[in-house]
Amino acid sequence: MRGGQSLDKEAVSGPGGSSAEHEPTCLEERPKVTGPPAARPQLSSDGLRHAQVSLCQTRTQSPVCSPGDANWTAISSPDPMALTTAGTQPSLGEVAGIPLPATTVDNWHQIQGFEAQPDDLLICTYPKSGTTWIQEIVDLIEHSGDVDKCQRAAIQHRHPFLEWARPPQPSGVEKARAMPRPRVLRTHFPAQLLPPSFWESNCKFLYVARNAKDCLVSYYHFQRMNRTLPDPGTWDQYFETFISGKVAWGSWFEHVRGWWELRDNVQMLFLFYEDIKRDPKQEIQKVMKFMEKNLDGAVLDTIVQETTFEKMKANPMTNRSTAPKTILDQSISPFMRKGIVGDWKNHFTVAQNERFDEIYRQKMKGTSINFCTEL
Ligand SMILES: Nc1ncnc2c1ncn2[C@@H]1O[C@H](COP(=O)(O)OS(=O)(=O)O)[C@@H](OP(=O)(O)O)[C@H]1O
Repeated sequence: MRGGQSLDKEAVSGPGGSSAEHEPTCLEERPKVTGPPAARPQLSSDGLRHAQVSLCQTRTQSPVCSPGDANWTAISSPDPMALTTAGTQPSLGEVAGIPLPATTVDNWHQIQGFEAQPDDLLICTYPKSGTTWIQEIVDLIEHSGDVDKCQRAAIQHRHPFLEWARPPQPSGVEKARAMPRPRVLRTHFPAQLLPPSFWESNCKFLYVARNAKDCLVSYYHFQRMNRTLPDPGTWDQYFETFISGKVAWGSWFEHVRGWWELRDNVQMLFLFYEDIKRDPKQEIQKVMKFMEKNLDGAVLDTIVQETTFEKMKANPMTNRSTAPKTILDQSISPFMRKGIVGDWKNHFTVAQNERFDEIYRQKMKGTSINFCTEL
């Protein structure tokens, strides 16, 4: 608890209530070319003609930089450690108004030109929503519960991260291209920034959403320990940064709304972190069905057991302990931090909670999505 009165279970109820019912929204008829009709017009097929791509510094640096500036050179450095070893703050760039890691912006042409294949499965999440968790679940399903096969590599290397670009390492796009099909890929992009080939190829999307308050808390601690993202500042400062959407991958509200509103127009399974926490077996069964995998009850039980928070926290292939300290400093905050629903109550003041609820009501007005913020 910081900066004021803490919140207890009785005193506060979060926006939305139970996640048990997720009412469908009224959607227009499915268009011939599958894709996000509301989102696509913003970007052309090369993703750039209408998109404004720019780099800007955050926090400790001067407010703006451009490809010609010294900071741009630093961002494009072939040494991925250069940013931290030089003591320079990592920066965010921007595409179509969405803040993104500068290295992603730098690689925008390659990312937008990515050729999705019809049998690709794309895991889509806002940061800190359970990406690693669903990746492990998907990997175990794909490998029919074979735990040893899922030890083949650290989780961040098993499913290429589309927007990853840290030369001289291969980019996410290059890793995906080199991967045998069918591929499982992942992204944090909001729907409108996805390479167009995903819509054109009618790929499968597995979206996991987590309630905004716990996302904020998790993201705050992640930015404290992740040396590739800007320093979050104090809790109070970060609270403002998050609600104004000035974090990498942009506004939680727009991200979740954008993907939610598409869910009936494309092949999408939309899951909630809180539902997986409450009834992992049921949610894993949904993923199995979506992946068209028919596994028996014993395998399903194995997958449930192998993907508990405790198991994944102890597993070096899922707990990010293989990432160098210069990237993720887990002595500041572990990657597998708490893995619970409702930790926001240990962070939000009463005033922050009231303000957040009001902002939530405004920004999520008209959407049918329901989140649960405590179990
Ligand atoms: N198995 C399992 N059960 C419950 N919770 C889990 C699990 N695995 C990861 N987590 C929690 O998910 C949070 C990290 O989210 P992401 O994996 O999306 O992070 S990232 O965006 O890929 O960096 C982070 O949440 P917090 O603990 O609240 O910070 C992780 O602890």
